[in-house]
Amino acid sequence: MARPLIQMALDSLDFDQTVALADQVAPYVDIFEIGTPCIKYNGINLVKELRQRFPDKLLLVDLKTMDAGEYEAGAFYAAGADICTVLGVSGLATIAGVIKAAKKYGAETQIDLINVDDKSYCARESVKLGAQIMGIHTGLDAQAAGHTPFGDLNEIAGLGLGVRISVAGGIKPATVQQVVEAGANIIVVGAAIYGAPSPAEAASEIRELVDAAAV
Ligand SMILES: O=C(CO)[C@H](O)[C@H](O)COP(=O)(O)O
Repeated sequence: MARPLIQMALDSLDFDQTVALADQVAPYVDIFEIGTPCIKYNGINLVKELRQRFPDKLLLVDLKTMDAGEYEAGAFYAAGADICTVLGVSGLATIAGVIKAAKKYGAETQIDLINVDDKSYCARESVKLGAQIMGIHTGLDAQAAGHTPFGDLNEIAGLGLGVRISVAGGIKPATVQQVVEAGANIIVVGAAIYGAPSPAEAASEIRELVDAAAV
């Protein structure tokens, strides 16, 4: 099995804390995600800062674009994003716009399937348009209501679409093996790392668990 990537969700609003957290966990993760509240609060300068500090990491900007796909995402790809997210619920025209912007910069597009009713249809159509990553995502509010991403992950992995699958939504050490075995290629972790007493130690533990589960 190819080594799954670990994505650190940087969900603080504070610019300096975000950079400091990225520094702490950098040895253990593959992708830095600038979370949606964080990018709304800090804007494109944070993309430029992380791009300059971490030239070897993948940088995902969690725009969750809902409209004006090409126009909105284009600026973030230009600033150094490797991946931008677009909401599946935005519709195929907006998704196509983000994919067009990504192609211009040799970058990638992730479809966030959060709150999409027919996830299989959305995933299939997005792949036809050229999306490279399907994002299975139980958001923070849905997590608080007791939901998990595992059922959706099994559904999308079962389609055999030939694209990478990212899973987010309260992933923690106890659930890493389950999501890797279910077919996730990108494991997104936020609170289980940034909420730990030592984020570096927590990230190191997740790295070990992901690598062990992928053998
Ligand atoms: O995109 C997000 C919220 O919309 C989060 O970044 C994602 O859910 C990962 O964080 P956590 O591991 O804390 O769930």
